[in-house]
Amino acid sequence: MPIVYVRDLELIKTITVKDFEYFTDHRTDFFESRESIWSKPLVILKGQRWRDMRATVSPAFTSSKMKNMFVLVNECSEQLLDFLEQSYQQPLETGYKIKRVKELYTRYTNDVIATTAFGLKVDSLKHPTNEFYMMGQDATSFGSIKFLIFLSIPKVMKFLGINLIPGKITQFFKTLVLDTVATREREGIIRPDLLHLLIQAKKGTLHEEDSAEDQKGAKINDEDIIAQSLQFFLAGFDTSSTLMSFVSYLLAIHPDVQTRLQEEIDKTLKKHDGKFTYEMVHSMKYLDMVVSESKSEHQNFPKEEAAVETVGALEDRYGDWHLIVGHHRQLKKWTQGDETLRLYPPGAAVERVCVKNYTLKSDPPLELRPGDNIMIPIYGLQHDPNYFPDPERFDPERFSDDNKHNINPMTYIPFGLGPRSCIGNRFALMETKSLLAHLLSRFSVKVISKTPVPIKVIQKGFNVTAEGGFWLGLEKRTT
Ligand code: HEM
Repeated sequence: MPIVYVRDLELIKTITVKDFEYFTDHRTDFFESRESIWSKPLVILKGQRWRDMRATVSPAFTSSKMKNMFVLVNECSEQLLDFLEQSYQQPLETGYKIKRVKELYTRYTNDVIATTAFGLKVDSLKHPTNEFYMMGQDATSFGSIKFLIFLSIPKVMKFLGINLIPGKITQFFKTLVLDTVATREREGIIRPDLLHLLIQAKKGTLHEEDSAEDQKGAKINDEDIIAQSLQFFLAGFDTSSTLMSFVSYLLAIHPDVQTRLQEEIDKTLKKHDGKFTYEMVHSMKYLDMVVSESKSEHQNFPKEEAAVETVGALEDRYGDWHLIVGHHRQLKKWTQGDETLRLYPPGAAVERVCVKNYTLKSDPPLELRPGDNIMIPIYGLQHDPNYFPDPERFDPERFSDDNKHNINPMTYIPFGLGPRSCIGNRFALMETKSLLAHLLSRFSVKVISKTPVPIKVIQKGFNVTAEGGFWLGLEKRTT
């Protein structure tokens, strides 16, 4: 199957933003299944059905909703710290606890998604074989070969009735969501989580921030709720734990950066009376530069790069299509960034499917037909020395206030770009920051003999990871 690989920045912008209406869809045929639920997740939906669903669920991911949810995420961070403190009672000879941190973080992100998307409190560190965790593992532990088979012959697999995600797992999550939704509706339970927001969307009462207007997008039913919860789980837990693992690795091999970050955490924690709050975690600038978004807006967005013009063009095309608002904000904040996601984006590439005949103004021009596939190389762009000098060097200063205006926003795209970009980016950054603030306030991550330096990045399943796993030591801080 031919795939057009685009690396020209103007063409990427044209495809993902300016002429987005010709490239609205993701390629998702490998997910095709006889199970109706798998035709409903946002990431799979196409055309107008995608627009409606995106409009419906977008209000669940605004900053104020994240702020409400922080309390649940924080509980999981505390659980993880308790577990580490206890398991540290008998340190090994080296004085470090040696950990496969990816597994540690996967258990953490699993617990976060269990509590926020399924309304279920689990502690996968204390109870390592709990059913929710084991089911999640089975759902996502397909290797590259299985994934490749589904990518290559999706229709044959559908015909044979073989699903990428086994039926018993889908059934488990279905029952879980249906039971929880029924209990909440019967007993009027309100919890600050994604599931509650989806239940609101079902009733048509999920609004944008500070808006009493009718819900945008379509009303949804129980099956849609199951599909979205499942998708938040699948899209969110491995990507986020991959990010956490790479940050930890980078901090371990750059102790100077780790010390500076710990100083910032200590100082901020003191200022907030030793409490980890949403405001505390999101007020740390250096943490932003190391791991997550920078809140300050790009001061000198070049006119010809035309954030405004682009939004104008979208407005012309879609009228009051609500996404423009979110997108406009995104364009203005486009240079938000951090060094770990640049060096090690969990998703190596992003794809689009052409939905209407289109002439790509490449040299020579290329005629595209509906169904043609396009790939945009996230990893390649973020490692291109033309855009990031000395690209293999870990340097959070690239994203400092003084330097970030030098970054072309089209070259830093770990969450994809345009109206179809990752809906969960705020969520991912919030849980990652919460985890790091807790962890580094009491522990330091250390290189041990098992830590591969340099790391070898490989693709496994949907995401990139490190060959041989992420082995690191954890040393208890004395101050
Ligand atoms: C570090 C963590 C994460 C990374 C790097 C990441 C990256 C991405 C990327 C590259 C895309 C495709 C965007 C495009 O086509 O332009 C995407 C889509 C998506 N992500 Fe994430 N993601 C992360 C975490 C999450 C989390 C925590 C959630 C949910 C709670 C989530 C939910 C989604 C959904 C639903 C889509 C599909 C959006 C649509 O098709 O409209 N992601 N993500």
